[in-house]
Amino acid sequence: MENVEAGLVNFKVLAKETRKKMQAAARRPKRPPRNVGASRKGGARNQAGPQQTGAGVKREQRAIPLPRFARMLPGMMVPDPTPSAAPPARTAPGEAPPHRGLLIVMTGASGVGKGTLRERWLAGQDVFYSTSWTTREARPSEQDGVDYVFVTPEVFQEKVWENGFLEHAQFVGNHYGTPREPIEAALARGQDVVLEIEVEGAMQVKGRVGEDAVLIFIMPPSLTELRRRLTGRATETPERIEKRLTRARDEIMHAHAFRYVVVNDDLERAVNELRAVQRAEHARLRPASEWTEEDREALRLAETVRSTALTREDLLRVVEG
Ligand SMILES: Nc1nc2c(ncn2[C@@H]2O[C@H](COP(=O)(O)OP(=O)(O)O)[C@@H](O)[C@H]2O)c(=O)[nH]1
Ligand SMILES: Nc1ncnc2c1ncn2[C@@H]1O[C@H](COP(=O)(O)OP(=O)(O)O)[C@@H](O)[C@H]1O
Repeated sequence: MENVEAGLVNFKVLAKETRKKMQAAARRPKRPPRNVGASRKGGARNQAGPQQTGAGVKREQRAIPLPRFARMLPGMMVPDPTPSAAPPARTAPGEAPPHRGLLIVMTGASGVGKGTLRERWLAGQDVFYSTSWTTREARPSEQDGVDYVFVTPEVFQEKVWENGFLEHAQFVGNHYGTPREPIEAALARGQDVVLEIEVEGAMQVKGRVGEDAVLIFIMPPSLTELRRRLTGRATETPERIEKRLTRARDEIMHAHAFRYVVVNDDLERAVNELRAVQRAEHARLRPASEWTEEDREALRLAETVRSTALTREDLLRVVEG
């Protein structure tokens, strides 16, 4: 219990420090524009590079300004929209514009199974999966520009100065960030966008986008099981696993900050719940008179995984289990 309380305080300090850094960055004079990727191997390719969708389809992204989304991000420095750079239209001239896609944020502790769930959930769907930037070393199985855009701390910082991230956070010694522009382009095309990010970054998205973002926390059955998964995945040293577990305690105690909590004990059940949440959130954007029986079923299932269904005691059982 004491550990949990101490963890909560640490997390708040962490979040406060990031907020301060962001405010300081916002006050700092803007740097002259530069080709930020030029200083690293493959950087230029990655910035305009392919983005992976859930269906495994690669799609070229165009860098465009963010007129509408920008208005949803109070307090952020956003470049002026240029009328000439409209997002690519999916509709013919004269047709009604497509609905904006949903911004879905999947968060939760490292090793809880976010990547595993996301692959199954999004398989075959035309969804835009946001490829993050990170300063961490690539693992042997990872591909630059696909799993992450791997950059140096200097290149990452340049992107922060340019206000190029929707959110960014430090996680166990490395920086991670969601590039802003490809997301706005995908939403404007009417595609759902999925972010798979840690809790502090998810809170930043919530703070900026509010109710327009669908926030889903993935919960491990217990910390013991989380340790087993991290150890079984064999991507981290024992020391780094311990750091991730310490962070996981804090993250789990923040689960109520998110609209939904999906427990990843049984993969199939968890994937069904994620599909239900996505369907239910789409249904909510339409009048009830248009809902199908499948929509109603999804709405019922989604209701059962609302974070409000969990008590603080439930969370304590997970971190102490
Ligand atoms: N805030 C934020 N977190 C991210 C981003 N990309 C990945 N993460 C999270 O950073 C944490 C560490 O990621 P990683 O080193 O790849 O470890 P893994 O997720 O355990 O494989 C995970 O919780 C990721 O979900 C991002 O763009 N922003
Ligand atoms: N429901 C589950 N039951 C058992 N193992 C799981 C489950 N979900 C994921 N895993 C395993 O846990 C490990 C971590 O999963 P991963 O998707 O890499 O997590 P994250 O992306 O959250 O860091 C992987 O080895 C994965 O196969």
